[in-house]
Amino acid sequence: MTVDNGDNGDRARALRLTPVSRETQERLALLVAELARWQKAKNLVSSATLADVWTRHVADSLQLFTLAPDAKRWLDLGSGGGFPGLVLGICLVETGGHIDLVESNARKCAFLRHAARLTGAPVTVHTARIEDVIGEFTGKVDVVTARALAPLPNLIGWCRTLLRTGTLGLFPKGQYLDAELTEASKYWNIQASTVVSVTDPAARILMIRGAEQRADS
Ligand SMILES: C[S@@+](CC[C@H](N)C(=O)[O-])C[C@H]1O[C@@H](n2cnc3c(N)ncnc32)[C@H](O)[C@@H]1O
Repeated sequence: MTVDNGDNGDRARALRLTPVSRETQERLALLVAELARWQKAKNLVSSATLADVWTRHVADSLQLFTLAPDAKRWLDLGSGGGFPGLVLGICLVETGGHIDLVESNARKCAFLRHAARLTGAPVTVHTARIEDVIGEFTGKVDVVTARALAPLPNLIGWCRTLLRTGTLGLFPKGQYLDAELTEASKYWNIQASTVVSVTDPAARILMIRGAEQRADS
């Protein structure tokens, strides 16, 4: 299984930032090639980001796996074109884990299922709205992720039962994280830490280990 994506150094840069095995690289290359093929008709990610898809999307997703490498049961919300969910699924091939992806857009779900089959990633795709299915995952996932989905107060609202019952939240966030944390803290007591993104020094990943609704909110 060898795929030459003919990229411009972006792939090498991404793999320096977030090294993975040769087999995982090859599965990721399959995903990138398929994304480029489907993008023309289905507009899965912003076309402006395709030139550096390996750093902007692949490495950005891989770094989440390095924060919880032993976790086996993952859930990604609002998976879109597969970031981070499909990339995490590809990592889980080697560790024997599984990831559920929740995405309301049927066209994107068709791509997610196709790419999961092609790469052999242990992925289940749910064509659904998060608020309708999130309750099914209580006690069943070690980590929940969501990238570019919603402001923090909404994310915590959706994930509150998971975050109260031991699931780790990993949420990549941009320059407005501090303002989002201030706003969310009006309603939630949050146990959280941050790590700087390896792909963008201005971005951080918020790691939430617990969140309880404030009595005065
Ligand atoms: C901006 S995109 C981000 C996609 C991907 N996570 C990424 O970072 O590239 C947000 C995605 O979340 C999905 N979405 C938004 N609200 C949702 C909801 N309530 N339930 C399920 N999917 C939702 C949208 O269809 C869209 O594909």
